[in-house]
Order: sequence, then C-alpha cells, then structure tokens
Amino acid sequence: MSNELQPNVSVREALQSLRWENDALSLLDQRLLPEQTVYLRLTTPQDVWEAIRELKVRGAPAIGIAAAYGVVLGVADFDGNLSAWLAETEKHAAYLATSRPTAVNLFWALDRMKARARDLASADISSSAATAALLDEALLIQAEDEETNRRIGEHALTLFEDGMGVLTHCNAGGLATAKYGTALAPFYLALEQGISLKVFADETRPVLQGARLTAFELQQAGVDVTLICDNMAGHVMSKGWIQAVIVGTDRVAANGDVANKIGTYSVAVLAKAHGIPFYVACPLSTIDLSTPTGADIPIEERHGDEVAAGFGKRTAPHGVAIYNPAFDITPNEYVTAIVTEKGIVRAPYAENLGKLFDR
Ligand SMILES: CSC[C@H]1O[C@H](OP(=O)(O)O)[C@H](O)[C@@H]1O
Repeated sequence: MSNELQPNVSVREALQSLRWENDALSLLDQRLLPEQTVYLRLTTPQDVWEAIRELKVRGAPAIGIAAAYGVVLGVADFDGNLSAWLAETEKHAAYLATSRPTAVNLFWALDRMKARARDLASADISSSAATAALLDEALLIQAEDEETNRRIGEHALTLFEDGMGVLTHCNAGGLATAKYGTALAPFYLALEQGISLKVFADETRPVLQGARLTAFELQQAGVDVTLICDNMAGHVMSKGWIQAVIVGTDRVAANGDVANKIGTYSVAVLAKAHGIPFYVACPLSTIDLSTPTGADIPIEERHGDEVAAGFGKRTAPHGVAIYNPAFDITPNEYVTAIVTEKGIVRAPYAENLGKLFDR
C-alpha cells in the first residue's frame, strides 16, 4: 500500500499507530515507514512482544497501549474459573514486561491491566465477561492517551510564539502514541490555530525515527518541517534558527532527570550553551516517582546491526565493536520545563512533580 494519503486527511487521522479491530490488534509496522504503510494483525501476546522488541510499534505511550491489548489477546479464548483466568492475565503481563526496559509506560499500562484483572477476578462473572471488561480497560487507556496528548499540546503551545524555530529529536508524535503525540502535539495545534512554527527534526540515528517518522508525520500534516542530521543541531542553533527545543521522553525520574532517545542529552547541552529553552513533553504516566534519579533508569542496549547495517546497507566493517544504547539521560538541570496534561512543571522537580499527583 503506497503512502498516497487521501486529500484532506491528516496523518493523525490516516495513520493510527494501532487500533483494536475484529478481535485482534491492528498495528502499523513503523519499521516500513515512510515508504510503506502496512498494518499487521496481531493475535497473540507473542506477536505483541515481538512487535515492541523489534520497533514495529515504538514510543512510550504506544508501547504501553500495545502491551495492554497483548494481555487481552492472551485470555481472548480462555474458558475456565476466574482464579485461573487471573493467573493467565498475570503470566501474560509478566511476559510482555520483558519486551523493552526503559519506557515506563509499558509497566504503567501493564500494572493498570493487572489491577483491573484483580478487580474482575473477584466479581461474580464468567471468564469471557471478565475478558470483555479487560478489553474495555485497554480501549480506555488508548482513548485517554488521545485526550491527554491534546491537553499536552495546548499547554506546550503557550511556550511558543508565531514565527519561532523549534527543534525536536526522535519521534514523539502520533506514531509514538494513540494520536497527536506529546512533543509534536503543539505543532499540530499551532497549524490548526494559524500559528506559524518552523520545525527542525533531527534524523535521530541509528533507527532514524526523526527522518522516517517525524518528518513524515509533520510533512503529511502540512507542518513546516526541515530534516537535519543529528550533528547539525549545534550549527542551526548557532545560526539563530532555533528558539526552543521540545522532545518526548520514555521515563522521567522523581528528581526530573529525563530518559529519552540517544542524542537527547547532547541536544540539551547544546541548547543550554545557546541559551535556548529545552522542554520535555509527557503524560503523567511517563513520570516515575518510584525511580529516584536518572542513574536508576535502565537503559536499553540494542543490536549493533542497527548502527552498522541499518536498513540493510552495511556501513561499518564486520566484527567491529559497537555500542548501541537506545536512550540517554538528560540531568534535570538541563530541563527548562516538563509539559504534562495537567500543566507546565518547572524546577525544583523533586518537589513539583509530586504535586502533579496530589491534584
Ligand atoms: C512519546 S514517547 C517517544 C519516545 O520514544 C522513543 O523511543 P523509541 O522510538 O525507541 O520507542 C523516543 O525516545 C521518543 O522520544
């Protein structure tokens, strides 16, 4: 299927990262973008685990939503007593939790599904009714994410002025979430409101989420986007083309340290050196108060072939040692503000992040 979208259908509407359809998870294989739009039909937890591990679906919220549906798929045909049903749901949740280690939304979503399953297991209902109710919880997680992202976009847009140049890294758009995205949400709202922003998207080696996904999403939506290599970020800042940076995140620690795609820390240091505000956009489900600092966030290391043979073209000698961390940590002192659905949070983060959960 080509990528010729129907006219007047924005990418947000046309390219959903995933949706529950005909008793299965229909999932956009993001490894094939921007050249091909292919939806896969996933019917087992193993399908979902592989899709997360292999980045067919990626982005913290999207990973959590996919895993939630994966638990449902695990008990879709279960017929037995509720205590056995509950044990099955917990087994599948534990398995899906091993797919990737950094994005806290995976664990947040699975914990929410396990809590719902425990409630259902104490009800006087059949296992098939319990499964139907568990599916409703997964659907609710996805629906809530859409609304959350829109609110993040509204708050984030207050940070930008007409005519600004804004740099972003990786993809924290509709393809990383249920819809709209987190860091990219303000760009879509700006377009709707006639506010002109010029976005600079880092290509984001080695998996190129910026080039393949962000540039694609924004171009299809009609947002003014310029693709740059990661090593050009400092240069465009030095030319005065960037007035703000906004990125997504996979986990915010209790002290405000931020885990995000590898290369984010470098962008944050460059932004500070140039006096440019560095914003992080995320839902509350990405803030992990149980993780004290960035040093406590597990950083996923991925196969070296992503670096040396990305997309089938070998660009490094066989056998060379390769280090391929998928994320890095930006210390909180480089973070100007964290934009959530409940508003904009500034330092001191150890104090102010906790308040988000009090209200
Ligand atoms: C809105 S979360 C997006 C977040 O996830 C990306 O990582 P990956 O593509 O490996 O799942 C990246 O860190 C983005 O900022």
